[in-house]
Amino acid sequence: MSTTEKNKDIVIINDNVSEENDDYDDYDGHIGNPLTISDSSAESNNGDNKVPKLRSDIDTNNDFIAFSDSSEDEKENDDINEKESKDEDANILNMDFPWTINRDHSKQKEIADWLTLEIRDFVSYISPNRKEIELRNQTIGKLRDAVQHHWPDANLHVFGSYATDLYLPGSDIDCVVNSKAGDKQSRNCLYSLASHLKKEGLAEDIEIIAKARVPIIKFVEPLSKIHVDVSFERTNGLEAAKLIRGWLDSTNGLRELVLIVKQFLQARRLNKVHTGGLGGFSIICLVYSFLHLHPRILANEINPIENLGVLLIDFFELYGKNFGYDHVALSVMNGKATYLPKSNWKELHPIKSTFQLAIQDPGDATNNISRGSFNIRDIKKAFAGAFDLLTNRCFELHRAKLKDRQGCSILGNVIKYRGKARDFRDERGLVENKAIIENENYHKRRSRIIHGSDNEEEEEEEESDKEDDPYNIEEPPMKKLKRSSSIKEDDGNAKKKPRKERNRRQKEDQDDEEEEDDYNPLKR
Ligand SMILES: Nc1ncnc2c1ncn2[C@@H]1O[C@H](COP(=O)(O)OP(=O)(O)OP(=O)(O)O)[C@@H](O)[C@H]1O
Ligand SMILES: [Mg+2]
Repeated sequence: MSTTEKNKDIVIINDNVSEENDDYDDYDGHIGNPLTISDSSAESNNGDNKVPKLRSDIDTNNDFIAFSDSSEDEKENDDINEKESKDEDANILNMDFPWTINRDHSKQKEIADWLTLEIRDFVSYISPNRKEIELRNQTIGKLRDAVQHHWPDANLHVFGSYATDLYLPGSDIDCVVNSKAGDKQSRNCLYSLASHLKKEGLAEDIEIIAKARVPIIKFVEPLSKIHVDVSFERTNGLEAAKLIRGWLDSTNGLRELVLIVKQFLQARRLNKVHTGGLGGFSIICLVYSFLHLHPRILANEINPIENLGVLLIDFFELYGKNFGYDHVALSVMNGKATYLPKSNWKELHPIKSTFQLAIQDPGDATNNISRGSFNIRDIKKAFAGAFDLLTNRCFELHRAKLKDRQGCSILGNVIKYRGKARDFRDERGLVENKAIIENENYHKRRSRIIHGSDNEEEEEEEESDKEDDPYNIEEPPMKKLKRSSSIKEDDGNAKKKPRKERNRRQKEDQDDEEEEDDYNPLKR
């Protein structure tokens, strides 16, 4: 990798590497380097009960990828918390499984139910509260304003985990700048926007990755300390965000298991694509396909939300022990999850390594979204280790006396959370996520443009929309057709929407009727 320092605060990365270089991850812009993973064994808790608070017989298994000592994301979490801790006394946690605080499930008869309840506790523990959602909304509002001031024909949209509600406290915000002219992807434009954001005090630690397949700028927004990635002139992430929200609505348990797997991989530093890890998008597709192909869910024998514990163990067993990475790919096209023989996926060949995870991009059948995850060996090992740890822990607790179970954690054997203490307040139902609203508005407009309007009045409205609408990106008719047919949300296996989700969506629909325009914090 060649890194050229152009300016004290803005770093241009990969400046003289060929665009054809296959080692670039589409959405990460870095050249991958094999990861050196700490092999330290899973951490022990200090309890000296007969049933250890957090220990397993296979702690010393060197094949298992244990918790990493220092994860980048934990540092990111700490950064995010730094500002708040100046104002109020930061209550930094001194335990690894804080979702068990004041919650004891040791009396559950079925050990699997205990694990299910812990998973739900974990999810409510790491879900965002009002303040966090507002901070993210304000951050994207300020960035959008800055982009529009800099380029009046351009706008900034949000996709990725903030636009799908699948973010962990330290997750980045993925944005894309689209313009009427469609010309903002040049190296000069990237540099010009980065300088502008820096001048406006909206970006620090800036990296410009101009020569990747997907050129991006990466920076930290100084006030919120949130990491932001900005890509240019693309709509596929905006399509994917809508698709994933549809999946979340129709697939019980998807959000819970995705967040658990994300946190699991993050704690082992196996979540960054530029170091061969599994990115958020691949995790979502993996879990979606797992839930839709699970025999007991297909047979309607179990309700996923009531059986998260069993499902998590099954997930680790499938992708840690049984999955045929050599020959099988995953497809989630048109919402239908299938196992696809790699030999039938024309575009996958020639594939560099047969032992590689291959997941067909639901928005582009030729794209393998997990192409960059070259460290699949360690990911598989980590999943297999987690299966062993969880099942051993379940047996151990099953045999234990009730008094010895108290204060124990099952999930804590494989997941940890470090950072500032949180409050179990999932306030997504109380505060609008502006990225979701803006993305829904974007799609409404797109669908009016693609499918035409019902009446003349709407057509007139649409014409005037087009004039002011920086999202109005002309595409050849075939491409439009392909997109609308490839992004279908329902596969007939749809499960009932969780109640909370239904309420949230209803509220957003109401708001949307009131406000057809894009979110613009200045107008509010
Ligand atoms: N390999 C890829 N090919 C095509 N699109 C991708 C790829 N990787 C990411 N994307 C797009 O970028 C979006 C964000 O991806 P990312 O992997 O950062 O997931 P995320 O949900 O934002 O997770 P995280 O919270 O960990 O950042 C995806 O929803 C998808 O639209
Ligand atoms: Mg992201």
